[in-house]
Amino acid sequence: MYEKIVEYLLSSSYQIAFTGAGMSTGSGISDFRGPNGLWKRYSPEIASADFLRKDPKSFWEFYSVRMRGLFEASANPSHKALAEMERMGLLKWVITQNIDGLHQQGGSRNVIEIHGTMRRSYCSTCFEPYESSEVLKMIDQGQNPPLCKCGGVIRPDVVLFGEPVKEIERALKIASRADLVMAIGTSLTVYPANLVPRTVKENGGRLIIVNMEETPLDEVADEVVRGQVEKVLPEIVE
Ligand SMILES: CC(C)NC(=O)[C@H](Cc1c[nH]c2ccccc12)NC(=O)[C@H](CCCC/N=C(/NCCC(=O)O)S[C@H]1O[C@H](COP(=O)(O)OP(=O)(O)OC[C@H]2O[C@@H](n3cnc4c(N)ncnc43)[C@H](O)[C@@H]2O)[C@@H](O)[C@H]1O)NC(=O)OCc1ccccc1
Ligand SMILES: [Zn+2]
Repeated sequence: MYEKIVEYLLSSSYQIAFTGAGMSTGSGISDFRGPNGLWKRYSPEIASADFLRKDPKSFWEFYSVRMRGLFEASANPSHKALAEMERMGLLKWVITQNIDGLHQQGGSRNVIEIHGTMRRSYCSTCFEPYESSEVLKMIDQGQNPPLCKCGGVIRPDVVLFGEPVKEIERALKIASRADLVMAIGTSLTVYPANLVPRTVKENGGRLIIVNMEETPLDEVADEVVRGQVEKVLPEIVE
């Protein structure tokens, strides 16, 4: 079925994966812009630094629901397939936009969380670190917004809209070394993260897209697969 992709993987020397929320819908976590995406129900503005400053209570009402869902979720066959590719030496890095930590739970070791992680939080005033599971307990006890001992508002360790993407230099350095990138379960609409697959392609590398819906890079891709990642990726590994 996916001979071409297997051939590309085997004939490449520095393969990376660039992943998005479509990886985790199979684990019961909503994506953003898909048919049942979060942005169909909420305005993306809620995931911005401005909104956290203006209305931390509503911000946490949105994030605490997602955080609980994330703690109940587990890695699906698509996460495990990428971990298997890494073990086979056919995948050097996973650069993910996801904040759910499911790649690591699926067994991947070389993971860059370009938009941060929901599993850690910190004080927006003194940067004191907090485990998100502790923060959820504070909210359960009625403390919303959750406050640090210094009185500062605690926030999840994720990159919000309007905030700089700390890991972008490191991710683009790796992309400039790669000769193959698989863009998986992402609409490729968020900047500057979406420079990662572009950089590999502009350096003469190959681009493989596995996504249910169209993306802005389909026309420059070497291979496009319209299918469910939790079905397609295990078949590629077989
Ligand atoms: C929306 C976009 C237009 N906006 C941006 O890109 C903005 C910049 C910008 C503003 N206005 C603009 C106008 C034009 C262009 C750009 C901009 N970017 C920023 O603000 C960035 C920060 C962006 C990071 C925001 N944080 C996230 N997440 C963490 C939080 C959280 O998650 O709550 S982004 C968020 O979107 C990312 C991308 O979404 P996808 O993962 O691709 O998910 P999506 O739903 O879109 O697609 C999923 C696809 O999977 C498919 N699918 C679903 N299930 C399956 C399945 N089972 N199988 C196969 N496919 C499947 C679906 O069909 C769908 O196509 C997510 O990963 C997630 O991380 N920061 C910055 O620019 O800072 C500057 C700066 C510099 C210096 C100093 C100060 C400031
Ligand atoms: Zn503090």
